[in-house]
Amino acid sequence: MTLQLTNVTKKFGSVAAVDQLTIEIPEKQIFGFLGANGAGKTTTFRMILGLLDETSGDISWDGKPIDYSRSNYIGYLPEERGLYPKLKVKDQIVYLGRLRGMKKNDILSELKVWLERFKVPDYLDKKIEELSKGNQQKIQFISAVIHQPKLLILDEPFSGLDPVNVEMLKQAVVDLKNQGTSIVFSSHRMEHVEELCEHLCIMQQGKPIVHGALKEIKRSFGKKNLFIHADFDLSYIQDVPGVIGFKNIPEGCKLVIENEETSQKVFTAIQGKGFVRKFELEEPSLNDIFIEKAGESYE
Ligand SMILES: Nc1ncnc2c1ncn2[C@@H]1O[C@H](COP(=O)(O)OP(=O)(O)OP(=O)(O)O)[C@@H](O)[C@H]1O
Repeated sequence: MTLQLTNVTKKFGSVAAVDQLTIEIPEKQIFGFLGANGAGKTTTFRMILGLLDETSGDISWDGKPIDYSRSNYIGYLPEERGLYPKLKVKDQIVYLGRLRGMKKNDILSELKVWLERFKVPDYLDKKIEELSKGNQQKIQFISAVIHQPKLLILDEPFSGLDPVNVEMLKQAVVDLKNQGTSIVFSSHRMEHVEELCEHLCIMQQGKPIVHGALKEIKRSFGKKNLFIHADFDLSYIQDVPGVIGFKNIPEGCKLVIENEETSQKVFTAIQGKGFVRKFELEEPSLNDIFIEKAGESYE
């Protein structure tokens, strides 16, 4: 059940918020949407959810248009958090679960499992407004997943959370994936996407500038980073053919090299010159790839 967007464009007046976006979101995986403010992530989500009509293009799931009358198969965590402050947690979640066709008892037992898991088991009777921002976000997350959706769309799920809660939510996302949910999430943070996603899309001004499987994107990029920690001056390595970037760091240097073979040449060049503490070849980071493709730093 692949989610397919084909040449999807959304214009607000003359501005294309999303411009000819063609992506495939494979099932039972985590797909990451990256991009700066205003890149078009939320607009894309709203079109997938049927909250906005695309100006042109086509969105399908499992080869067919999405049937929004069967709202129980999609879950959505919006960027603007939207819980009712005066409602108790259980009333809020029961209300939303009922809208998705669940029975009250099933909702409550599922909710208890989630509250336990998120280490807030005594929140059932608390009003939303009594909770911290991070804990409200946990409740909002529960409201998006209580009905075990097949497709889960999370807009900035980790923003505003402390590191412990980020890890808790990440683990919940991974578990949902393992249980068979297809998950799409947006983030400003490259490292979240790098850690969680098999596939991703980096948007810039409505256009996808990098798109595909993370492993493949990194592999096909070619260039690698090489870190060397040594007790002697390494600046002469800049002249080794295939070295295209050189930066001194306190312990040694960081190189950008054209390909893996270059690391062999660098290795030969430093042999016998002194004590080497570290020689490490690394895949490029998503940020490296973004800088190259977009011509500017993202983070
Ligand atoms: N309802 C609207 N009317 C007019 N312009 C809009 C509307 N919604 C979004 N836009 C514009 O479309 C562009 C994309 O916005 P969008 O909210 O999709 O970006 P985003 O990637 O989600 O950004 P952020 O990370 O800040 O949430 C922006 O230039 C925004 O100003």
